[in-house]
Amino acid sequence: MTARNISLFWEWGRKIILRRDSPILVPLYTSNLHHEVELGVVIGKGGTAIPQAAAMEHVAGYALCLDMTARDIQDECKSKGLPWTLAKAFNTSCPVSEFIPKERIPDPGSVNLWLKVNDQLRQSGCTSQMIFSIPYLISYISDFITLEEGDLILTGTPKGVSAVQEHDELQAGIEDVVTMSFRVDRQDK
Ligand SMILES: CC(=O)CC(=O)C(=O)O
Ligand SMILES: [Mg+2]
Repeated sequence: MTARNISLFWEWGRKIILRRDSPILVPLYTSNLHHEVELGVVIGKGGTAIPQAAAMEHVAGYALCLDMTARDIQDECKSKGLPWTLAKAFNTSCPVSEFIPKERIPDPGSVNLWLKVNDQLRQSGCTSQMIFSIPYLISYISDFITLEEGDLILTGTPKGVSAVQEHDELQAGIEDVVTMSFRVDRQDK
C-alpha cells in the first residue's frame, strides 16, 4: 500500500506507513508530537478527474490511520509559508490498522472514530463532521494527481488532538469495526 496522504497533498509529501506491533518513534527534532485519528480511504481503482458521482466506485476499502504530526515544526513551517513535510512525513508518521473492506463500512460519511492515550479518551468524532465528503476528496484530488490502486487518502481529524510522550500507549477505533494500538518510543539516533 502506498500512502501519499494526499487529502492535503499540497502541504506535505509521502507519509510512511507503520504497521501494528511497531512503535511510533518521536523524531529527535520535535518536542510536541500530536496524534490525529483519521479515516483512511484505500483506492481500489485508479483514475484521473474522477467525477464525484463515480468516486465511490474507486474505493476498495478503508483503514484507521493516525496522522502523526510534529505540531511545533508544523507551526514553524506555517509561519514561514514552508511545506509541512518534516512535520507530517517522517518515519513512522502513519500508523494504520489492517485493511477494512468497503462492505464493512456501508456509510463512510457517518462513522464514529475515537482515540485514547493511556486509556484516557482524547478524540471522538463522526465523519459526518468532515468539511469535505469522501466523493469530493477523491474527485478533487484526482483532478491534480492521478490516483492509483493502493493509494491511501487521509481525510482529516476530529477535535482533541494532543501531545504524546515516550512510553504512551495509543488506542484507536472505528465503532465496532476495528481497534488498534501503538506504543510511543523515542528515536535513539
Ligand atoms: C492542521 C492539520 O494538521 C490538518 C490535518 O492534518 C487534519 O487532519 O485536519
Ligand atoms: Mg490530519
